Amino acid sequence: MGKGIAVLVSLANSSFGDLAGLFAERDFDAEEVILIEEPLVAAQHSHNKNDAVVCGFCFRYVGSIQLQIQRKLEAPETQSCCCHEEEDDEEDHHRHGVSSEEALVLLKGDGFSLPHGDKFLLPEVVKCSGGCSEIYCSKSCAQRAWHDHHSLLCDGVSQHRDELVLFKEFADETNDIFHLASKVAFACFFVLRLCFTFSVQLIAKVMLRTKKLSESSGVTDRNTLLEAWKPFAMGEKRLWWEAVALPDDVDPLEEASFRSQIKELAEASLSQLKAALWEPEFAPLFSLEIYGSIIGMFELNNLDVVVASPVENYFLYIQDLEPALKEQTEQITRPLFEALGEKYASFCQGSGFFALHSCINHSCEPNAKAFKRDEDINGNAVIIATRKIMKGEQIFTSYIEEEDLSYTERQAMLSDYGFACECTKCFREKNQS
Ligand SMILES: C[S@@+](CC[C@H](N)C(=O)[O-])C[C@H]1O[C@@H](n2cnc3c(N)ncnc32)[C@H](O)[C@@H]1O
Repeated sequence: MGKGIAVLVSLANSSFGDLAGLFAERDFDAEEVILIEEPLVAAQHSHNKNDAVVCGFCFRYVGSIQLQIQRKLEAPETQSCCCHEEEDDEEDHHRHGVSSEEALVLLKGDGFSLPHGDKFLLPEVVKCSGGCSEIYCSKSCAQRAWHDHHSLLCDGVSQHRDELVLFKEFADETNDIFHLASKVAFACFFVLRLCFTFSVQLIAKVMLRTKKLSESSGVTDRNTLLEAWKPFAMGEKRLWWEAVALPDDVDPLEEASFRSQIKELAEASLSQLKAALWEPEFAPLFSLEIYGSIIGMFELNNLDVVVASPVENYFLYIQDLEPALKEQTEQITRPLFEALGEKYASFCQGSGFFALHSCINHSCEPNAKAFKRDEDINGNAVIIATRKIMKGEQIFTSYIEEEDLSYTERQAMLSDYGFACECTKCFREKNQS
């Protein structure tokens, strides 16, 4: 880290025609970090909010381990991502021995203090200054969220609160991708704030792929607004209802009807977004064409945002204590652990759009991969080299679990991403077959 510009986005020389690719600007050793990138926009999955109480901007866990456990225990069973949703309370109680209600009484009891909680301190919760339920890990995250998009998406201050709530509920019920789209609508003002660990000069290079973007930020005239929209809109220019892969359970004969339903969903979401956020100067941004391209771009380029759970680490720590101390500690923590069941290990999950990461092409013999180290405790994407990479080489990750798959199986999986693979391995194997 800290060795200067490490990667460069180039439109030329990518193996795939005039598409963009990411290239090493210096040599990298195996396991070395190539890139740490903050998302341009990201959102925690709505169903995950009780599993992980995180900063609404950087996705770092906040509060305390006690608060995190409490929220998991308070969550309705169906909201948890990793529990058996079908089990009724009684069966669940029987399985774990202690019910969530019993564990909550213990946790909220006077003077209760979680043993060894001080080894897992988390940043204090900073509430949204607009008075909504959004929380942050610091004032600076709160301010950045406010300036990026939240000043317009905060239902504490919005003049169209009811419409905004309807838009958000619709996104929760149908597709989280609409939350991202609404953030884009306002993040476009601040697109030039792209942060990147190695060098801010990269911003200019990222903008290469958007052809030409005004270098000024904060200007709110209509043309600048449209310019600022481009980094998102030009990521991958396919309309959502055309780009989305046909689900396995949809009969290919029903494809047209499936795609028109997806389009209707986008239209419904857009009309709610307009109702909630209408300002005359935003009008150009609210065409179905642009909205569809933005969501389509997310569909094709979204990356999972994943942050490991400190609650899981806490219980692993207890597990590893020396026997006498462990026994003493578990007198207190065992009921909590039993009541949590599998939820003890559920972690923060969301999705986001990463400008540089979205330029990385796929290879069935990749030289890099996404990898979170212990110190990566927020929603940034981290890419590490899986072998030595020489300066000038293109950086490739694999979009699929390709290792044990045949050429044909790999093509079938990649068709969900909308392309036939032209990597060197596929080129070799195609010619052999
Ligand atoms: C996430 S983008 C990568 C950046 C892309 N090259 C660009 O110019 O925006 C994924 C797209 O790149 C192209 N692509 C990536 N890997 C490829 C591969 N192995 N073979 C053919 N096309 C590939 C496909 O068009 C795919 O939809």
